[in-house]
Amino acid sequence: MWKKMSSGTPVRNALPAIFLAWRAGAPWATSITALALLSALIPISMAWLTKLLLDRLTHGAQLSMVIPLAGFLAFLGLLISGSAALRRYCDAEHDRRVNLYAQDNIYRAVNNISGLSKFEDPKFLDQLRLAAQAGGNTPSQVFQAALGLFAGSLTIGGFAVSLLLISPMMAAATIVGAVPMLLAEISLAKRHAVRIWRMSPTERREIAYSQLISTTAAAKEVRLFGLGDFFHMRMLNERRAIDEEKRRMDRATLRVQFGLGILGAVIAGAGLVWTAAQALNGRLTLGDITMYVASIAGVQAGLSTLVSLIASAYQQLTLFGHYREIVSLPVESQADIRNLPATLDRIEFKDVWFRYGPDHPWVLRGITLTIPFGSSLGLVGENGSGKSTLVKLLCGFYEPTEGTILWNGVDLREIDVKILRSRISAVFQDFMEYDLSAAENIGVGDIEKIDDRELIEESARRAGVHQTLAALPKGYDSLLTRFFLAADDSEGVRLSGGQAQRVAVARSLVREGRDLLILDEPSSGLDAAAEHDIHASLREYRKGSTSILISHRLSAVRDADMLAVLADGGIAECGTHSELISLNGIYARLFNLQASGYHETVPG
Ligand SMILES: Nc1ncnc2c1ncn2[C@@H]1O[C@H](COP(=O)(O)OP(=O)(O)OP(=O)(O)O)[C@@H](O)[C@H]1O
Repeated sequence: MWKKMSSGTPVRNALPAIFLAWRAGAPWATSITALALLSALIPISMAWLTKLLLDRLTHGAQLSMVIPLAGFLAFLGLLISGSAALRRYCDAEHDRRVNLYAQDNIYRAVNNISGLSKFEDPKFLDQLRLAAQAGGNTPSQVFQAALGLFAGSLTIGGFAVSLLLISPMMAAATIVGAVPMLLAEISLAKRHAVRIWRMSPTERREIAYSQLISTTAAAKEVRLFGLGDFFHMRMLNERRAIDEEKRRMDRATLRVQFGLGILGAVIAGAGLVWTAAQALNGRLTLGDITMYVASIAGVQAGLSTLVSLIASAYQQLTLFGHYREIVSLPVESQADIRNLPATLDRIEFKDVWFRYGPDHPWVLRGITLTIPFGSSLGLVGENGSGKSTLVKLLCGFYEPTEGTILWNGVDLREIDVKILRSRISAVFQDFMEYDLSAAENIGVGDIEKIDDRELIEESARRAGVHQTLAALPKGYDSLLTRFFLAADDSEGVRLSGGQAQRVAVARSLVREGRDLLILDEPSSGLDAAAEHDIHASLREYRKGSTSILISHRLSAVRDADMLAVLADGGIAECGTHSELISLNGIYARLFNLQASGYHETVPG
């Protein structure tokens, strides 16, 4: 199931990654390139200077011929340590810029996803997590690897030529010895990338369990039901599974690298024996021997760095495919907006069938319904009968699987979702409580009016929450969160469930003058008096606009111009309250059931 990783081979991902690294911070990338070049050339220069120095010393050279060489060597030593420190600084700054650039691209792309189904797809969520990781790390790592490759090739090339001058056979053996090293490291890197993808669901489960243990949302139930140890154990089990997989990988890496180390030592050792024999025969000088030792160490170290650079870049590039897929997600709605008239005339459902996925059961089965402009529709039905699904289709969060929804005769699929949503206001059943101030919590209903305090307070008044908010320690500026502190270190406040629901209603009321108002259980958390007040207020507000009201409390929807009862995925009954009571069907039964709860015979 988790085998498929992402499109784009590592090699094809290399150029886009380097391009990203360059675009995100060109001046820093240039400085890093210059420093890499410098650090590539210094070691080989130092090796040659050391050989010259030793040869001069062994041939009894005068001090004046030795001092400049020694001075230059000291200067190069200084340069090497200075450039290393500067390189670390530049690398860190470049990393930050690449990270910011990549995160910006990822979350811009995520914001462009107009529907909800992607956020309910576990594979997409894994991909998003890995994309955020890879997008932040890969470009700078691949860029560094490319530089390392370039600089390393220069160093290796220089040492290899030196080695070639001393012994062509040893030069060939050292370089050929690096081939199995490269192949083995790339195979390890491939396995590592596959492991990261395969473990992603486990890692997300571990995060989910740890959040259940440590976040306020679950804290009450976890404590009351004594679930702490249960989730703790599950979290540890996931972590153990991840660790076991990592351990397997580390063992494989150890085996491969141990073998490669032996191969390198054999080649270097054989070379050393050979040079020592040559030196005894007088064919090589002491300088030649140090040059040989420096060259073989330089070539081997350079090759092994190069190989691990290639291998880790290969692994990163495999994961970088996720980043590329996310940032190149097509913008979902490109529809022509000319077809959408300024005023809403009617909304029609024509034989609408819907299921959440090919493997899911049908939720809506052939809904046909017309909502004329200015009317109110009450949706009624048992839990899971599809009421919320119907309004989610209307908001363009999902497309009907079959059939059409028409706004003034125009198929919703042809309307730009941004335009469509700008004509709708809604209170959802699972409304949000934002970690923002009270005023912002209401103002985000219409982001352009977030600073319009008069409108915000008026909406709060209509939703019956003005007095509550005004009485908070900092009034409307109080933070509605216990998740973090305000800028002045003061703590936020937490509203009750009903108060928070009223804030959500106020948020929808800030969106004045929209064509369609959707109220999905807007008063489920309110006390009876508050529910009565809020419905009176909403009725007033709804006048003149089209509205859809979902509620299990039939007293709240009975005044709607039309009531539709959903059952078995279809509309079982449709009509006004009195028509449906006369029909004596599902609605009448539910209504009488609720009404009987309020009739009590007082003994007497
Ligand atoms: N995101 C989703 N993915 C898969 N199935 C879903 C999703 N949301 C809802 N469903 C399923 O669709 C069906 C209808 O759900 P919906 O929320 O529309 O019902 P509802 O009438 O609003 O219920 P309630 O009165 O409980 O709010 C349910 O069987 C539910 O399991």
